[in-house]
Amino acid sequence: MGQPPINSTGEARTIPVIEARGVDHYYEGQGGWNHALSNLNLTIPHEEFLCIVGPSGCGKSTFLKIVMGLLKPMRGQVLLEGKPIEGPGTDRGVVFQEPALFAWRTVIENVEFGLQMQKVPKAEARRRAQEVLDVVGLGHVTDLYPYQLSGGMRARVAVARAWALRSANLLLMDEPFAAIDAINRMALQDYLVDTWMKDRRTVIYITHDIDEAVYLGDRILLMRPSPGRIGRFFEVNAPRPRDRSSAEFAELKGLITEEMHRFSSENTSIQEDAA
Ligand SMILES: Nc1ncnc2c1ncn2[C@@H]1O[C@H](COP(=O)(O)OP(=O)(O)OP(=O)(O)O)[C@@H](O)[C@H]1O
Repeated sequence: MGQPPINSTGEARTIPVIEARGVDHYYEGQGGWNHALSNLNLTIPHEEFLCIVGPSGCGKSTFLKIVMGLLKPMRGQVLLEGKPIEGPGTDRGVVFQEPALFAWRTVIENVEFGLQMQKVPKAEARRRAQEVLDVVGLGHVTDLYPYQLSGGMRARVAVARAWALRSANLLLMDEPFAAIDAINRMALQDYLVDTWMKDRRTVIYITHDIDEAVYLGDRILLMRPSPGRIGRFFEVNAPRPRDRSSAEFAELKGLITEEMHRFSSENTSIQEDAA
């Protein structure tokens, strides 16, 4: 066991980054209320890379929107570093499937944007942006515009932009590489692992790809649908970078896939699983 993470003032960080307590959320639809999240209880410690997987519609994005501060749950609450989430903030970095880059800004200017918003001095912002772009392998294309990049390169710029924000101790990623072909996606996952190893932050990463979850996560939350709720947690203890061809990797992948199929096909009886 390592030492507990230490914050900038030298104190042990005992308050979790995220603590969700009894979170329920419903959406109003044509046929009545849709129970998107039911009694979600979840604690995410500092520096954890948590992947969330689960059948379509099990509430993954709803949970992430609550953590982003875009949605208020109807019941329960989510605490960020011990405080209720009141709205979006620069303490959270966000990466979506469609990287929303500014077309009129170069790669490095895109990465600098958030830093400029935070009034980081120009030279410092440039240095920081260059440093993160180097880690994601884009240090040589800093002056290109988004239209000159491949989809995979744009995804890397989006990751770099979120990572460059030092104020963001928590990174929220909703299928950031889903639109990328399998080979390039693996390369992107390696860049993400390198970035995370260099500068460990807490990450909540939503994916449909179980291989990706096992490759990236410290812990995997498999959610259950109808209503969306905690299904089962899986710990991934293998050191990084992980060997996708190992027996352990295949075994865990198989186990999660099997469980996910079971959850997808089961009836919709409400059964709360303990975390
Ligand atoms: N704005 C909305 N209005 C009405 N219903 C919604 C809204 N957003 C989500 N839902 C419904 O809530 C449930 C959970 O949706 P959510 O997007 O959180 O699931 P998900 O697990 O992220 O799904 P996917 O894997 O398909 O992205 C689904 O049944 C969805 O149809």
